[in-house]
Amino acid sequence: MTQHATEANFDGLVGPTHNYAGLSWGNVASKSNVSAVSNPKEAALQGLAKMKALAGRGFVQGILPPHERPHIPTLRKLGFTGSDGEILSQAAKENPVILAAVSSASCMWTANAATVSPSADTHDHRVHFTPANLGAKFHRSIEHEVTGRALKSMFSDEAYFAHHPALPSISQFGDEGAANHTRLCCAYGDPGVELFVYGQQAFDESAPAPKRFPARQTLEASRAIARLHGLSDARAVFAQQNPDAIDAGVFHNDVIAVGNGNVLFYHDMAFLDEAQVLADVQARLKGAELQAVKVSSDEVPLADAVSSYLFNSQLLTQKDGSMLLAVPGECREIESVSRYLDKLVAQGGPIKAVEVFDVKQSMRNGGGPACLRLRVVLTDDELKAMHDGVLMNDALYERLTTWVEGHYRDELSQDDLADPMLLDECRHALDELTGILGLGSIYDFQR
Ligand SMILES: N=C(N)NCCC[C@H](NC(=O)CCC(=O)O)C(=O)O
Repeated sequence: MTQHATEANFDGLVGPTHNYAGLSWGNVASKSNVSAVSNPKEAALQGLAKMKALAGRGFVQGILPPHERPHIPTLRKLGFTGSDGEILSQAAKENPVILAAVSSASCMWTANAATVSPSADTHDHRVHFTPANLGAKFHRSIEHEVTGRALKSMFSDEAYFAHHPALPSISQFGDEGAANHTRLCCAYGDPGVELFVYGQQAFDESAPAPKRFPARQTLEASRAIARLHGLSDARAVFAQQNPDAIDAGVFHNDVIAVGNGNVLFYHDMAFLDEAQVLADVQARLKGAELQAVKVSSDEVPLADAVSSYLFNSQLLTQKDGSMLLAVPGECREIESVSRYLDKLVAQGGPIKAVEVFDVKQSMRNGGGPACLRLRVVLTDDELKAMHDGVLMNDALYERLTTWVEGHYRDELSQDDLADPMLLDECRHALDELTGILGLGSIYDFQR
């Protein structure tokens, strides 16, 4: 029998080493802001303000903690030796890109943290989690272990939650998590349709693929996740992203499409075979008609979609059943997009309201509102069974704001990453954070 369920959003709390290192080839914003001076404090406060605003509107809002950075255990694995300070200075001298990679605060983009299948879809009726291996980028490939620990700590009851390790970290099984996975459904508690969007087939060299930029997600990875989560054919659809869009800077599907409930909001360049995607989803969406809200290239050119991050918006169901689109501020700075948003609300479709969020610090690294959150659909019992210390409310917001104000710098350059004081500051801050959130010892330096 269908149980009542809610969509909870878990935002990545921006870590104290947020910086611009130009690490993501294929992600236009990351490359164009390389070496800019970042403001970690402002970044974290922008993220917290978004979480507070959405919690205040009645959405279930949670937090995923930042990881330990710079990550000394990874530097040791790469042959750097000595004290932590010596390791940092050796790495800075020999290969500053490696130091930048192990210092990235990239786990803030929790849409890439994991793929999550709600219990209504899975064979054993538990919520299934698989942290993404993020093997396409070195700085992101070191996230999945701690992500897995955090998720296990938050969703620990095995009667309700099942955790899988990340897929093998090899390009053929490149997995970018929920950024390439959208769930469509009637009510959240009903069995839904999980749409896995991949960039490339790894084991078929003749299949279509992007030519300029890498496809980070493979069909082989998507299928493996569906098998692990026990999704039947009736619950899963696999579709290829348009390779031309990847070559234009759409490095994840969530930069060109977002779905919620029975609504799929997407650009006409999103899919290689759009008609097939819509037919496959509709065929599995029992009891609901798929509402396709398609944006044409004439109205919003692909380049504007990429620079505004129109589709990297959160599409949220409000209390009255209507939908809210939470967009980044850049959408109001680009004329075609701003005009389109006004039309979207005026035309009377399922999306009734637009709310703008300032997440500029994250946007400069290619992360919009939707990148910053991981969606977890939970029944009432599952919500009760999870660790509630990570759920946002006014008191936690105040506590975390004070914590950020007390521990974060307001300027960080690439040279600062070798500062041993930064490492100390981060460990000190994170040690306090696991206490605030009640998460236990999830970091290597605490073990
Ligand atoms: N679309 C989603 N869901 N997520 C966006 C991730 C942005 C991230 N940027 C970075 O990792 C840049 C880091 C730097 O260059 O310093 C990435 O490319 O993986």
